[in-house]
Amino acid sequence: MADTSPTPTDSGDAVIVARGVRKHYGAIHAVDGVDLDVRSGELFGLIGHNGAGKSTMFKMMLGLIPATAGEIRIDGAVVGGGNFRAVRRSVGYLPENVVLYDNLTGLETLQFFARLKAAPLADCTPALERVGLAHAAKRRVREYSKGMRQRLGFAQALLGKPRILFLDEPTTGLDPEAIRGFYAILRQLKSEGVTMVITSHILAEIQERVDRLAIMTAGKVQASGTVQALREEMDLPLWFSVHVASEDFDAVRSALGHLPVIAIEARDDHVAVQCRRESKMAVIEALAGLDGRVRDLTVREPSLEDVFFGFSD
Ligand SMILES: Nc1ncnc2c1ncn2[C@@H]1O[C@H](COP(=O)(O)OP(=O)(O)OP(=O)(O)O)[C@@H](O)[C@H]1O
Repeated sequence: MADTSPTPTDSGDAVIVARGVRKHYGAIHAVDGVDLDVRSGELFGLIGHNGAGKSTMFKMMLGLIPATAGEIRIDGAVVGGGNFRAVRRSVGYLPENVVLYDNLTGLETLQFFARLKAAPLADCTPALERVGLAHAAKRRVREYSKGMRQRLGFAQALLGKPRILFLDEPTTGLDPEAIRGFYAILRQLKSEGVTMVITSHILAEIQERVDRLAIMTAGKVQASGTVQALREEMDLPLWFSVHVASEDFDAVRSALGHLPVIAIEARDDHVAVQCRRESKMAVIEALAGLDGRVRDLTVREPSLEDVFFGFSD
């Protein structure tokens, strides 16, 4: 495997380590033998279809539900074990659906959560500021938009200044600008050394942003690593768009004729060439030999969505 992930016996500097984790609800194997390593300070993505087991995995990592089998360690402490209570204080969680009380203001909401978590009340205003809700601190949650509610949920996860954050579909309901702002906050947190695990169904959104990720299907991790490592492991073909004048289309075909390309298709203003990664540089060299007739060249790598369907289908 081209992955740089540690093997299941080499947890290295991982702060979250799962080994052989299962959660069975009768005949339903929600999580079915998961090994996972999340390294200190990384932004780690957990992706999968609905019902793949991501939220169940989160709940077990947080100690909210017990595993049927296997072991999870956070910062060295076994989840559910004697030392875990202290570690749990350094863990923040944004659940998929945060329960908010419409009659409370944003600030009162955070104060309520701070008391529940025994986090300092002094954290509330900075958390609201961090998520861009300081201006709405005194407005009742019933007046909040969907995006504002989502940000308030994120703010509660930041109470107590967690060193580890679990974010379950945190960008649901956010508009593109808010999504950008949200990831800017994650980058800041990352620069402060916070380790984050995030789930999302919007693969295009996370593919450029996570350090590594795991693909879950039917309770199992099918693959894990960087997006690039997964691309290489899947060995999906890539596409070139070769922009040339239409009278030069045949010149492109003959320049590539000796190479094992998968497809060459003439489109409106370019020639689309599909090839395996191992032929990529040979294609570029052959095109460079066309005496400047190539006006522009773009390469489309397989997207995370292509990789995801490759592993999960
Ligand atoms: N308390 C429960 N009792 C019985 N089955 C459950 C329970 N919780 C989860 N499941 C089942 O476990 C499987 C995994 O669910 P889970 O919520 O972990 O998936 P998910 O990957 O988070 O999905 P989504 O992307 O839709 O949030 C599903 O088949 C679900 O129906």
